[in-house]
Amino acid sequence: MGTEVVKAVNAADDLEVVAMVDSGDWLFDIANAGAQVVVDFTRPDVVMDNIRFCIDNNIHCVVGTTGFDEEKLATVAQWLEPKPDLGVVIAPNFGIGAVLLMRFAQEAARFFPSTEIVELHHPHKVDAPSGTAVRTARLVAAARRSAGLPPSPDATTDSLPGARGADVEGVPVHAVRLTGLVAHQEVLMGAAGETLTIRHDSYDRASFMPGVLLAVREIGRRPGLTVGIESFLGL
Ligand SMILES: NC(=O)C1=CN([C@@H]2O[C@H](COP(=O)(O)OP(=O)(O)OC[C@H]3O[C@@H](n4cnc5c(N)ncnc54)[C@H](OP(=O)(O)O)[C@@H]3O)[C@@H](O)[C@H]2O)C=CC1
Ligand SMILES: O=C(O)C1=N[C@H](C(=O)O)C[C@H](O)C1
Repeated sequence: MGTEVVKAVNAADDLEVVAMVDSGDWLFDIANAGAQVVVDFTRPDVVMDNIRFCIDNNIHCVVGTTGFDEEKLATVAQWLEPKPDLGVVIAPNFGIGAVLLMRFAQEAARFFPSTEIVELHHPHKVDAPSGTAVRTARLVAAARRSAGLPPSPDATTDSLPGARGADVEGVPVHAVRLTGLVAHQEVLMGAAGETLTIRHDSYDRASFMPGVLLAVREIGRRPGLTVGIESFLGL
């Protein structure tokens, strides 16, 4: 993703790459280069340190790295409190289609007693389930709660552990890792006699770039913590 972001920024007339940092590199290279915005696609176990560094050095952050729970998000929001002009956006998916999939799933959830999520990715993915699947499940679960839906009626028992997927706030999430895939997700919803399937496919990492560039351009005007790029898209 880092390579793809550098390509996209280099191709944009109004943006400039001033530093590139990989594991083992010195983070101060970013501050010394005068970076205004850092884009982080690294690893869940290092991203918090990177964000802390950027906030301490007054650099806005666009974060695509996954692995954020409510506690980590609250920590970032707290770090930002003494810096009222600084912005951090943390988005589990910068693909416009994936953002829309999440919104459509959230809208549809209250009409269906059953929802399950299947995410499918390339075999080198470091985390499972994907950040997008976890966020989708949480949005669906929240929509179900606000609509007063009871827990889904589907069997949760499995004869082999894991067969029914991971339980994210009552929504089963299944992760497929397969050579040939990039990033894909299906949300399956069921009611008596009908199903609705919402699917998104990223066939190329270029799919994430319009969202990343939008966030880079926008973050200077969005102080505080923003989760997801929905608001940048006017959703
Ligand atoms: N939000 C979105 O739209 C998307 C999010 N992602 C997420 O982005 C993350 C990265 O994905 P991907 O690019 O495929 O993963 P890769 O493993 O291909 O790349 C991660 C890179 O981060 C580097 N890195 C590791 N630690 C540090 C550090 N401390 N400082 C700087 N660089 C570091 C790694 O270097 P080295 O190899 O030397 O360790 C590697 O080059 C994942 O969490 C993934 O889920 C991915 C696609 C889209
Ligand atoms: O690692 C990936 O590839 C991706 N990660 C993000 C996630 O975990 O949701 C976004 C997209 O699915 C690609």
